[in-house]
Amino acid sequence: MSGTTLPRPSRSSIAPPTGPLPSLPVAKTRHSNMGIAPRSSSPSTSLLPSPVVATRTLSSSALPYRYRPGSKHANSPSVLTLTPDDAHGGALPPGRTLRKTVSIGAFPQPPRHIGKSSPSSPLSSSSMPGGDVVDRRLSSVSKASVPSRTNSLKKPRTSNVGGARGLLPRSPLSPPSFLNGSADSVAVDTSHLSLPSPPQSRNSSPQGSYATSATTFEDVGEDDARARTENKGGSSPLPKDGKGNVLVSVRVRPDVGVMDSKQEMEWAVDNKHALISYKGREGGDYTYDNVFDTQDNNARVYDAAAKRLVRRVMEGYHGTVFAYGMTGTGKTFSMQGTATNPGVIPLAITDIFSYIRETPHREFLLRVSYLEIYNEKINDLLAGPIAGLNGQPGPQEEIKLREDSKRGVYATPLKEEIVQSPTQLLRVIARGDNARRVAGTQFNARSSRSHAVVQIVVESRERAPAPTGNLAGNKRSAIVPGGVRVSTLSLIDLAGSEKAADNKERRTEGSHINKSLLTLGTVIGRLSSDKEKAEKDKGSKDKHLPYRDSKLTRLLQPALSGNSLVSILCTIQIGASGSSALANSHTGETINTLKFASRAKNNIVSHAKKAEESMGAGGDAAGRALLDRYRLEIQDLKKQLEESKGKETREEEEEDELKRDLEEEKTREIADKQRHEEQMLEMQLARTALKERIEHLNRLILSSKSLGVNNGRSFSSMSFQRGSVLGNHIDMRPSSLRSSTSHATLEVPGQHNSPTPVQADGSEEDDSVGENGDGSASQGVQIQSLQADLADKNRYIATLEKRLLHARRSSHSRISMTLSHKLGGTSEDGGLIAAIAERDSEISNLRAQLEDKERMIAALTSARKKSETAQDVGSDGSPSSHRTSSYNRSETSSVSLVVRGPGSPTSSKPFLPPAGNVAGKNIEEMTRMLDEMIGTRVDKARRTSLMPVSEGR
Ligand SMILES: Nc1ncnc2c1ncn2[C@@H]1O[C@H](COP(=O)(O)OP(=O)(O)OP(=O)(O)O)[C@@H](O)[C@H]1O
Repeated sequence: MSGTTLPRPSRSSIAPPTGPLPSLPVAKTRHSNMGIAPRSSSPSTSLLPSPVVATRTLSSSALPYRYRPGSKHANSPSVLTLTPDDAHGGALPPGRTLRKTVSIGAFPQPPRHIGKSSPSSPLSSSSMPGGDVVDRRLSSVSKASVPSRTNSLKKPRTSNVGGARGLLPRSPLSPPSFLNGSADSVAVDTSHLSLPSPPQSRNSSPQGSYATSATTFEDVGEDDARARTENKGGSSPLPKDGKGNVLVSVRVRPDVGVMDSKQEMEWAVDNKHALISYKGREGGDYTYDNVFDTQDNNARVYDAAAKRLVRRVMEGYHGTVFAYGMTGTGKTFSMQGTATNPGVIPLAITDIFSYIRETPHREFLLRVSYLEIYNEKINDLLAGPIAGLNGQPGPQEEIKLREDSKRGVYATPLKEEIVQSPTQLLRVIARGDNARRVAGTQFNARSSRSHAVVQIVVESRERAPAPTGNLAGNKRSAIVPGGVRVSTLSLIDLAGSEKAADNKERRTEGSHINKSLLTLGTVIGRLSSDKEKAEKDKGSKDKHLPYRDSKLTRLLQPALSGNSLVSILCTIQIGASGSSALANSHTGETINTLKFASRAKNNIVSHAKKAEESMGAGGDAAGRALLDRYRLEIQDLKKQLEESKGKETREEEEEDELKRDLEEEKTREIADKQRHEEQMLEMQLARTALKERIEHLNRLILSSKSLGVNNGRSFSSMSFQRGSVLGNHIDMRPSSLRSSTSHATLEVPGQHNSPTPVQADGSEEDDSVGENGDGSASQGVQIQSLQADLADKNRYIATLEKRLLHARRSSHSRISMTLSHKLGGTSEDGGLIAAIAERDSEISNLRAQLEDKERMIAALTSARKKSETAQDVGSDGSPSSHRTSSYNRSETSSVSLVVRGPGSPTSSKPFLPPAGNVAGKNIEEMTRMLDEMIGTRVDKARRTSLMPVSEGR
């Protein structure tokens, strides 16, 4: 219990808590206190099955962090730690409830017994089994007949080491109550009233209604409705006027010392009947909604005095709990508690989160603020130190109290923290506690020098169904159904009234404290007269309530003026550790406190209503409702997210499309390139073929020319020489053909016919004539050369045919490819087709030429045969006869020699030798015609073949 630091949680503080909750640290420590002894059984308790309450004890392992040493109650030995063994020798009597050891963290479990009829707290319901209504304002007579735990105060002191001293039983002769002294009493069996609410009731409200004398309860909650249902046939658990919005309780602090017998005789505390009696001067009976004796722990105090109110706050009411009393009487102890005995604040926090868990159909937002009123100045306990000059903490911004119709009176600017878990909330409050002013006084080593106000704002709204479809739709649809309900729970630990202190600072503080408490008393006192006045003089505005005389009353104005459910816990101390002076002083203060409590009980009228649900984003309350703002913001952000997602998707799609386009273009480019390359190759092939053909045709042209050139010379020389030398020798050898053949043969690759050297001086004639000396050899040579020429042309034709085939194939593939890409042909394709057609016609021409040549060869062969025959005849007769017969034969044979050709119109005419040198002329004519024919065809072929080449270029 003496740790000095809070161990850091291993996880982020933002994360929801998973472990047990930390205990609420208390900012003050009192060393002077003695522990409260376990309640020992007494004859009265054995007769009356009053509850044995074992105070919750926490194993240190269950605590997330050690209780702070600085805490006010950290080392308090006065914690009541009754165990079943202590109380009953190890066995719990039947019907008694044991409060188990429990940590705060164990509290927020969903209730399992909601709706079950658990035993009502005596303080929470005036209903009795059987429907009896209890009027707690018991007369002294009736009280005498009621077994009371008052008797327990007379228990032997030996069992009360350092604890509460037994109080004197209330005298049956004691005067009537200060407030309700003459109240009628109903003798009832109140034994069940002493049952505390069972542990499982921690998360539900086991309480029925409670009644005070001057309150109206305007909205009956679930518990009340349930209580009514359960009491059908009996009297209503609620008074007809529905009282119960203001609850006043008195708690008696155990005395540290031993009470003297006089004190014991003077005071009687009857917690069962919520009665405190004083038999001294100014004595009387004081009856309240709850009276807690020295043995009641914080849980019991909370259950009876605050639990229901907290639940109502969660349902939408404003609620205020405040502790009032003399210094050192246990206000802070009751509000904050200790690690093992958590007070109203931590227990309320636990219940708040339990309620949220129990209510799945609503969503909640909690924010908390923590302020203190110190010397009439408001400090924000959550703001943290403000950095000032030289590293010193600077002054805080002045916090003022403002008022508006919706929020009532509120402090501003005040830091509010949104909390999501009990741990977080407890930590925030612990932080505020640390900042609170505490100092040692005569009566309290760690006395609170300020009034401290924890405000928990609860925003709640019906949970919207899961959004379907259009998020971008109407904003209102995001927050339907219903609006946001905002309610506030104020938990106030007042500073204690005190006598003048020695220390000046304490005196100043004390005077502020006393002044504000006095104002509070005055306001509450006047509430009564105000009420009476209002009743007498309805509508009168002449009522002055000095709320503004102190910050405390100003802040409490909404609660005191009836807008809030109120629970006031007044703490008193009866004993004074044997000091009669102190005891006298205490008695005076105690009586003052009791009077204050009575006045409060009697005068405060609450007509608290459930906060209205604010709709929409407009208006003050809605402006305040963070739940709405956050929900709208969430919707906006979701919308933005969706939009950005849509945008992203669109961009991605566009990008994909672009990529696809690029890829397609790339593929197209590759295909185009391939096609182009193929075309180039084809063109190259075609060009090569055409070039070869041109070369070949050029060779042919050269041959024809050379034939033409040689023709005149050779033929003339040949014929004239032959004519002159041989006379009647018919030399039909076309020397041009021979020489042409020779040239052609030389130029055609692979042609290895023996070349005949051409001599410029015509000496070739010798060779040609010289074979046989009669021209027959020349004819043979002619035939040979023609045959060679023929073979040459045949080869050329074969080559052409091959190339043509290849060109056709490639052009077919190209045409089909072109057609697949484009409909309709191009001029280039047309040109190719035309070229093919031309080549075809060229081939057929060449074939025709070949046929002509074959015919010519046949004619020449027959001519040679005839000349041989003529020679045979000539050897027997005259040369003339030989020539004549030869002529005749040759004439006969020459009839079949028909030369056809486009360039020779006379080609169809019979080839007749002219008169005179017939044979020579005949050959000459034939050769000329042949030359013409070949020349014409070659020209034509060259023209047609050159065209695509030149076009291609
Ligand atoms: N019911 C109780 N049981 C045990 N100890 C108690 C009880 N009430 C008070 N005490 C002890 O009495 C001491 C003073 O109590 P506390 O500080 O709560 O008084 P206070 O009313 O807040 O005083 P102040 O007005 O000066 O702040 C503390 O040490 C606390 O532990």
